[in-house]
Amino acid sequence: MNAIETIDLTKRYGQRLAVDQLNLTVNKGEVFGFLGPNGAGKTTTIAMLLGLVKPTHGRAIVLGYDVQREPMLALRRVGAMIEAPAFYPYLSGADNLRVLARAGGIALERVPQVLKMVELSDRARDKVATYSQGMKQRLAIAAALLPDPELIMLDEPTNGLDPAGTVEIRNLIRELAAGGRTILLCSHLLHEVEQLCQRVAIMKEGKLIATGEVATLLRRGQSVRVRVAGDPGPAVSILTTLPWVGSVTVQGDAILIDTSTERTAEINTLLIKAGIVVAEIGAGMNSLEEFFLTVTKAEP
Ligand SMILES: Nc1ncnc2c1ncn2[C@@H]1O[C@H](COP(=O)(O)OP(=O)(O)OP(=O)(O)O)[C@@H](O)[C@H]1O
Repeated sequence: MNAIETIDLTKRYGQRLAVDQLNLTVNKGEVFGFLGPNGAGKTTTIAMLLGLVKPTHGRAIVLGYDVQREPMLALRRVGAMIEAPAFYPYLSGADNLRVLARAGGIALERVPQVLKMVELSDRARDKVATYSQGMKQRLAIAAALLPDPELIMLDEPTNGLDPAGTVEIRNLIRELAAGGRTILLCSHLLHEVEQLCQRVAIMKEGKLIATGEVATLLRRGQSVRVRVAGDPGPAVSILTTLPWVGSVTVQGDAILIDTSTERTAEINTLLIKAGIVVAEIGAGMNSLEEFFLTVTKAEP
């Protein structure tokens, strides 16, 4: 069973397709990066996964249950931090969590447990108004942990934090993942995603434009990237026939060739001989940031 599966998940707001036939799978126990430029449809997707927004079409399956049909079963082991944390400033961290636990029908003994997990036990009795931004974020993660979630959705969890606070949250995410939980991480910090996630999905204008293992998407040192003028089809046809080439993938306006970078000159010569105009050729992506920019800047 997957932690998350969406089947043609679609949300339309008037004329605007916020999410367009999204098919996404998140495996149990993985830290999955969910990326995309502003307005790509990530928040709308998460809202549909949490049953907060009704899909126009398609289905969202969470922990084996259809969110629309069986929301209580689908969401009972799901924790989420999707907005800037909002707590009662004049209540302590522990009291804020007690309020949330009562509202969610969760045993109050979870409160000290989750405070310990986010290392806030020492400050649990202090008013939230006295907390640093990093402590508030940790408290928000503690709130997400209250239902002892198998699946945690975190939207920009390190937003607004200083470097030390960022490292703390990152370590916390690692610990949660090591405990076997599934984490869906939305972040604009691509190096953060690269450090934490095994697989990623990239959305743009409501559509999924790339998905896969970070290591495979990047194929460090083992891929050649080519941009050709015009239709990439003829170049792809030539490249796929070469015995020393593995897969050939079109990513945005670039062609990513699974082969040693030592073949770069040879590929260049072959394409030019076939009358193809090579606009750019070089080693494959070196960072998720570079990959993200390449696939998201290309015209759909
Ligand atoms: N309630 C709404 N009514 C109308 N349009 C909406 C609504 N919510 C979102 N949209 C539109 O849907 C599209 C996707 O928005 P969404 O917030 O899901 O993107 P996002 O990927 O989360 O962006 P960001 O990174 O900025 O948070 C945007 O064009 C947005 O304007």
